[in-house]
Amino acid sequence: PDAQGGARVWSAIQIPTVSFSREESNTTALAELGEYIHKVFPTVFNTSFIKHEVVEKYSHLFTVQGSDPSLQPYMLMAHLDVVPAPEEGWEVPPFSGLEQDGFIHGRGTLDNKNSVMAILQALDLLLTRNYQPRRSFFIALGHDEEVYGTKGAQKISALLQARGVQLAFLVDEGSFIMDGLIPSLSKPFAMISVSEKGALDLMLQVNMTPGHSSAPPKETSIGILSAAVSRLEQTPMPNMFGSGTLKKTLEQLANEFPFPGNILLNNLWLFRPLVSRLMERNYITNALVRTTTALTMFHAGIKVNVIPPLARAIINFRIHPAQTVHEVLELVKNIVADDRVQFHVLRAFDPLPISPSDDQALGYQLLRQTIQSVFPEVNIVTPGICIGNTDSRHYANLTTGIYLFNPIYLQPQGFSSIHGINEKISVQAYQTQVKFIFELIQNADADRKHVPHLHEL
Ligand SMILES: CCCCCCCC/C=C\CCCCCCCC(=O)N[C@@H](CCSC)C(=O)O
Ligand SMILES: [Zn+2]
Ligand SMILES: [Zn+2]
Repeated sequence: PDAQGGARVWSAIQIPTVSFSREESNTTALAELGEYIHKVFPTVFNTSFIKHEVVEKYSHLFTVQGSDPSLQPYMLMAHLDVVPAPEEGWEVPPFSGLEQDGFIHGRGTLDNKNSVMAILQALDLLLTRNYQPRRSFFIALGHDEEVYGTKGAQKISALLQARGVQLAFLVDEGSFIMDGLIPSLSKPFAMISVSEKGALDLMLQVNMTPGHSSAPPKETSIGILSAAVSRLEQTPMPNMFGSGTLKKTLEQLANEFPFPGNILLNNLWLFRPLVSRLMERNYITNALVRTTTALTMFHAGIKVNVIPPLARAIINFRIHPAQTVHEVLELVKNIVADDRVQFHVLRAFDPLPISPSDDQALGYQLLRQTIQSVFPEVNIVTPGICIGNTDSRHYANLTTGIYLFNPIYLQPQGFSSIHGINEKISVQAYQTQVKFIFELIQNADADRKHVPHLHEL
């Protein structure tokens, strides 16, 4: 990649495209970022076989027309918005985009302006080498992924559906080259997520008669609600480990674990109950084996000497692929078991279906091939499940091949920086991401029967 690559990312990080809520986002910054990509990637915008459209004011859809209309198109995705970043705890201000010690710092460097910039830069590099793709593809840049994607991705998806588009596959954020995230597994491995968990945002509400705090009733709305949410926190959803993608992932990783992990994972028919308990011990692996319960918001009380009429809490569940929204809701009601607690579903969707990862799965195989070429040191490429949610679910009507993969090494510190503090990406990692997309686009054009000849960076 050219020397300007890093500088372009720093500037994009300086534009605070924050999504605060579904109702509130920094639209000035979103517009500015739109103008910025136009300015720094003029070739992408001025090429005759690329159509650019703005959707719902701030999202962007690029249609790159390939020379061979018989090939089914695919889609590369990223999002322009970021979560808020209060300055406390950051080594450098989160919207400074500073480069220090080979790292670009700031909100969005991993989630997900890296992908926005890397996709456009890779395409820009191909265009400057007079490359016209054979296979058409779309680039969809949503502007509200962090607040459900209903204005961006959902609208782009509807637009494409109305045009009769069906995609061979799509690639979005959501998974990485996992490096030290699993206890006792020191070797990095690439995980391509082939599904993502579902979600349920549930509001619990208790209404009681208000009154004077000098003569309190035996139970208040706050006490009743606290007991209910505490029961939910103390009663985890059932451990669903046993089949499906996770079992496949672990079997593929088995020989990478030192003794006794290798023995346990190679003999899951015998050690399944033990492995399933061990998975619960770590908060990341725990999220892989069950629907998680996170108490994220709590509101009650209006004055120190008033018994509050109303108490509300919001709980964010991430639903395991073996369960549905309906099943989780039933479990929750049984755990709370208190008629005074009312339930309001704010938002809910089931887990995504599992995308194919067999030898015939074009998207999966192209990613695998490109990983092996760009990261020859990575021995294992495995399908997995994404524990977070992405814009990709809005495109499930257009393709059965949804693949989540960021070609970046993710260490525990990087994992906690996503939506946390000190998010950063090394300049080298960003350049490798550009190289990965540069090769992926060319691999998608190659005759699948022959070894491709690639333009090299
Ligand atoms: C044996 C297998 C090991 C696998 C380890 C998995 C470790 C998980 C690593 C990374 C997951 C990061 C998830 C990033 C994608 C999240 C995107 C996101 O933030 N989405 C938002 C969407 C908001 S919609 C209200 C979210 O909250 O999920
Ligand atoms: Zn993201
Ligand atoms: Zn995010």
